[in-house]
Amino acid sequence: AGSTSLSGLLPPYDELYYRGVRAYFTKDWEKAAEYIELSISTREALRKTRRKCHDACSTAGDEIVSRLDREKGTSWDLWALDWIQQRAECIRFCLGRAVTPAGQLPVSSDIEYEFGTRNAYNFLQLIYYELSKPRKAAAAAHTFFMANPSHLEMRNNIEKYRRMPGVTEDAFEDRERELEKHWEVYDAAVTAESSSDWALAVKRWKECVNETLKQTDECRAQCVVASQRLPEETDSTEGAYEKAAALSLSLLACKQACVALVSTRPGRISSHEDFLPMQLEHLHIAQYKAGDLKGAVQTLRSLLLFYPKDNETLSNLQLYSESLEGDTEAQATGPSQEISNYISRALAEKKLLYFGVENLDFKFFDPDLWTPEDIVPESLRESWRAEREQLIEKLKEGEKVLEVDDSGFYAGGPVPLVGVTITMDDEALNGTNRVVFDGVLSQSECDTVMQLARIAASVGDGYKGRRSPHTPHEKFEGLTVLRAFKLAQDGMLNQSDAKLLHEIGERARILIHSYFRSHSALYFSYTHLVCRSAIPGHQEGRLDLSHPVHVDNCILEPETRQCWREAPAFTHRDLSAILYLNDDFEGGELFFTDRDAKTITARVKPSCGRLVGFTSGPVNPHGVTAVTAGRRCALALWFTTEKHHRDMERQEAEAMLGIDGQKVKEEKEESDSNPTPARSGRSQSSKSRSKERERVSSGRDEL
Ligand SMILES: O=C(O)CCC(=O)C(=O)O
Ligand SMILES: [Fe+3]
Repeated sequence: AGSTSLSGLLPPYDELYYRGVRAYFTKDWEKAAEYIELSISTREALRKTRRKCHDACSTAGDEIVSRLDREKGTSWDLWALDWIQQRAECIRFCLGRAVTPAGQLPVSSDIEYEFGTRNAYNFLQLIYYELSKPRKAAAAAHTFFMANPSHLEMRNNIEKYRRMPGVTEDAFEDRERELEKHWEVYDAAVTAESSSDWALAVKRWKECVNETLKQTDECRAQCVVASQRLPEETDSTEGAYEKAAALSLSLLACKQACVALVSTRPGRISSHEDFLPMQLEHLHIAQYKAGDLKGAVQTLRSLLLFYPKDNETLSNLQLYSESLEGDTEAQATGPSQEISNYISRALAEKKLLYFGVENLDFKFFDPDLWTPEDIVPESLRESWRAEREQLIEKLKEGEKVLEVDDSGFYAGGPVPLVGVTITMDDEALNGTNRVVFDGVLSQSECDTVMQLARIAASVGDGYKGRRSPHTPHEKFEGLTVLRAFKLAQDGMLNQSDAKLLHEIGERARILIHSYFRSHSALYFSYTHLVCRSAIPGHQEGRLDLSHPVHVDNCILEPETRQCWREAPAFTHRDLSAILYLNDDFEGGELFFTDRDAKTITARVKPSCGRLVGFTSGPVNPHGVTAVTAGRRCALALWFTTEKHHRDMERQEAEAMLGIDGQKVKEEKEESDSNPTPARSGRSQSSKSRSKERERVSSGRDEL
């Protein structure tokens, strides 16, 4: 109700959202509540409509298929096209009655970010507080907190709402619960298990499996009805069949991606790997402990569909079967029908997708670890194997010239982010443990961060107007995440822009962690946004570098080819990454050299969204050529595997805004105080914050 426009059709929900946010900043609380609620309900209505149309059209055109069965040998290609047309017509008719054309368009990724992090509810809790509707404020605060559990300010707000008259425990409902129910059940299952209540654990794990399957279907249905983005490389010279294949592959890839989406908790970036088989693992143990051997056998048989040769599963099956002595019927229990349908569907989809990867240049990131080898075409496996062998060869070769990287990392792991491609690998970069990715940032993200750097520099930062520590011909400005957040708190920067600076660092960490196959956790050691600008009039006949050749974690002695792991080098840095933001300057190329610090082995030209990664040790000496015109900005990141060397400043920044960073922080003790909520003060510093607890705050300033 209330989510339709005058025509009775769903309007675009991003427009409604931004209208609400604008009203919020003019303190028009009534309007702000109305529009933000409207955008939430419209988005939900759109999702439901898509689901409904998916279901309504799931058999459209099927009579053609059955006719095809009867009339063999006819032009079945026409029948196939007819079938597609029937579905298309059904969906168009179904959607067209419910959604305006603009409402069907894919909305920007910005708005999806807002909803993904549940930021709408952060606005709402404050709005309802201002409107003296504490029960609604409590629900909004709780909903936000579920996806942002380390948001300390929201936790305080919740405590304050709890003490308000009229607010009872049932006010704290998770308004987005419907699509995340499997997490609730999951947590309940884990709890039952940890208190050894096996009967309950069985019940909960079964619910969890069913709920996960249900949410997966829900997610997949959206793929069929929402418009698919064509893979970017699809070029106009391709024929009709190739285009159709590209489209059908992206539809399948969208469905497969649901595995990762459903196994990612709200507010998180990484998914639980092997989510379904992992649940079955828990389930059979609970069944066994609860004495349901027949159930345990069935679960193991389901599990074997994922991992048919898993020794542990096979020996458990043996054990359970023996315990069921004589009960041949129970021993012969097959896998659950749902799981077996799930597996055959997944296998069929993966087969098509891998065919596309092998023959049609399609890019597909398989979300599953269990995918059997024989689904992957021999030629692909062959090229993976060759890569591995090459790597081993290289390592051996490297040994000869003493260029072996003993860092424990080795390049070539998967690239876990959609849209990111490897532009240069070890071979192209002529070295060991080096990589260049493209597509890490969109142009608008680069623009936002460039703008952030400009404003930060103009309001005066530690580096303002400073000459570069590396050359007198350039200016050098640096900005850390914490400083950006503080500037945002003081109203100098947009908070969402400062958050973006934080978020893209996390993106880089995920890529680097995965690609360099780090077996331990990877922590931020230091991150800053650095701009180097040519000082006009000081460029004539320059022979120096913007950044002299160096190694990041040791002191290079080119004469002896030694690298000393000692201060002032940052010896605990393990992996280095630089995420570039622009290319409108002259010079400023990153280059790698041999240990002599002279022989250039590879060059990288910065551009928006390009990420260079390499191990920080002696195999990777590098420098930057002079920036002779314009301004070159990049986010420089260093990572460490040693937890105690992690960047505490970044954590302070995260705590300050309640951003969910890496799960290493210890929650701070909080002191209680009198609950008299008011709108968030703008200039709270993180230190005064712990004393200033009496306010209900949004932790945000602007969109
Ligand atoms: O900005 C770059 O491309 C490299 C910077 C660098 O190597 C460093 O800061 O250690
Ligand atoms: Fe460096």
